[in-house]
Amino acid sequence: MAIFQNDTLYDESILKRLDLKKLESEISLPPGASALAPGPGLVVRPLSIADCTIGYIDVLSQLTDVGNVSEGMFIDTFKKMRACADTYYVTVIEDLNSNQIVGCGTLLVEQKIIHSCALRGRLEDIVVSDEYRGKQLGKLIVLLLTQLAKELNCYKVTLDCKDSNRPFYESLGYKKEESNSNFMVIRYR
Ligand SMILES: CC(=O)SCCNC(=O)CCNC(=O)[C@H](O)C(C)(C)COP(=O)(O)OP(=O)(O)OC[C@H]1O[C@@H](n2cnc3c(N)ncnc32)[C@H](O)[C@@H]1OP(=O)(O)O
Repeated sequence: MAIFQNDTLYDESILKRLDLKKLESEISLPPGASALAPGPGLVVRPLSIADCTIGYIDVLSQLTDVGNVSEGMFIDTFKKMRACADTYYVTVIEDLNSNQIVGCGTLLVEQKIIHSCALRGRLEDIVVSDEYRGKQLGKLIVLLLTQLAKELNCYKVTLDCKDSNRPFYESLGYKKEESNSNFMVIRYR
C-alpha cells in the first residue's frame, strides 16, 4: 500500500490533473483565487490523518450526528479506508489562517461487475461550515468531486439528498431520472 505524502487518504496529484480551468469558469471565486486555493488562506486537499484534531469532525457534525469519535477511532478508520485503494476520495477545505477544516466532501468509487466491471461514483457527506457558506465552496467541492469521478473513469456519479438541497444539486447538473429515483432504506439506527 502506498503511503502518501503528509499521510493523506489519497494521492493529491490527481486533483492537479483535473481540468481546473473549466471548474474555475463555472464558479465565481474572489480575485486571485483558484480551484485548489479558493480564497485567502483556503486550500482544497485530500483528508489527512491529522484532520480529526483540526475540525473535520465538527464540520461533519453540521451534517448529521457523528457520535463520539475519539482520535484513535478516527485513525483506525482512516487506515482502513486508505487500505481500500482507489475507493475513498475524502476531500477537505482547510482555512490555513485558523488551521481549521471548513468544508468537506467524499467521492466513493464502487467497483461493479456490471457494465464490463465498471466503476460507479457516489457523492457523500458534502458540508461547508456555516460561517463559510455562500462563498461558492459547496459548489466547488461538488464540481471538483464530480470531475474527479469522470477522471477516474466512473460511468456515472449519484447522490442522495434532502428535498431542500435538490435545487443546489440540480444547479450543478444532477437530475432525477425518470422512473429511477426512489431512494429506499431500512434503518437499523
Ligand atoms: C450528497 C450529500 O452530501 S447531501 C448533504 C448536503 N449537505 C448539507 O445539507 C449540510 C449543510 N449544508 C451545507 O453544508 C451547505 O449549505 C451546502 C454544502 C449545501 C452548500 O454550500 P455553500 O458553500 O453554502 O454553497 P455555495 O456558496 O457553493 O452555493 C452555490 C450556489 O448554490 C446556491 N445554494 C446553496 N445552497 C442551496 C440550497 N440548499 N438550495 C438551493 N440553492 C442553494 C447558492 O445560492 C449559490 O448560488 P449562486 O452560485 O447563484 O450564488
